[in-house]
Amino acid sequence: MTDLWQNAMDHAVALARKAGSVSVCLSFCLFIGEESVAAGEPCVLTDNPTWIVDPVDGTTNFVHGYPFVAVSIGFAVNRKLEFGVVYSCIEDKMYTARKGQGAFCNGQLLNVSDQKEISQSIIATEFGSNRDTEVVDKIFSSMRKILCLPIHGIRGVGTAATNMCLVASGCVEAYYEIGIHCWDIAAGAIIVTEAGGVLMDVDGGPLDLMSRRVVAANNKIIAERIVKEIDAFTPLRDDASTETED
Ligand SMILES: O=P(O)(O)O[C@H]1[C@H](O)[C@@H](O)[C@H](O)[C@@H](O)[C@@H]1O
Ligand SMILES: [Mg+2]
Repeated sequence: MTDLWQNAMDHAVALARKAGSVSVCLSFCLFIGEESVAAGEPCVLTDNPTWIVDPVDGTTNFVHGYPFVAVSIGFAVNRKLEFGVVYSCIEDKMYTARKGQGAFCNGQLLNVSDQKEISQSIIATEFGSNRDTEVVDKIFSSMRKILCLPIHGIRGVGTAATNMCLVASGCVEAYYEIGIHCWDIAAGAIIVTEAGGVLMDVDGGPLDLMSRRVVAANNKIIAERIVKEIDAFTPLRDDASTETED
């Protein structure tokens, strides 16, 4: 019998290696990756061309055999995303977006939902991995307030990258989370905007890739409505220990 998980892992490894080898060819490129940062490499976004990579987004899912796992590869120049690729391995869905050229899933053009009524919307979010009771209370409080607006429902597939692709596909109106990292959302961010969606911080300001807070939505009306209900908190920034002057 085919080993589904081995296939998924082989895909993830092949994609990550490919990104790595291109990065080596283009030696001026910098690299931010979940594993490299865990190994002590810097996590700093400069104006230099930079790969922002999560080889396995949905690690807990992967460990438990919960079938949503993605490879997430973003590429930024001058701190702006140029392209993003999210491969949802088990679903065999390849999401791609190049700045100014639209977003696609397996070659099909993506468009966000045109829903403007929060009461008719599905919102994606996650419980996250922080088990600090104050943080958990804020997460539950935000979910409770959003659910009781009311909305149609709350969903979450356990990977930020895939949740963002679901916004881009029009399956959910919005996704928000506090506590994610830049490698979880970089590729998904450009996929959402190229599908016609919007990005912002959980306080309604501009998205800051390093702040570990994100709202991705089909439009500003839905995004701003959610923002009003979120009990925001401020995790330690991704670039906290590596901030530079530029
Ligand atoms: O699976 P990873 O790469 O660790 O990222 C997930 C994170 O661990 C979870 O806490 C979040 O809720 C997910 O949205 C991330 O995708
Ligand atoms: Mg991740």
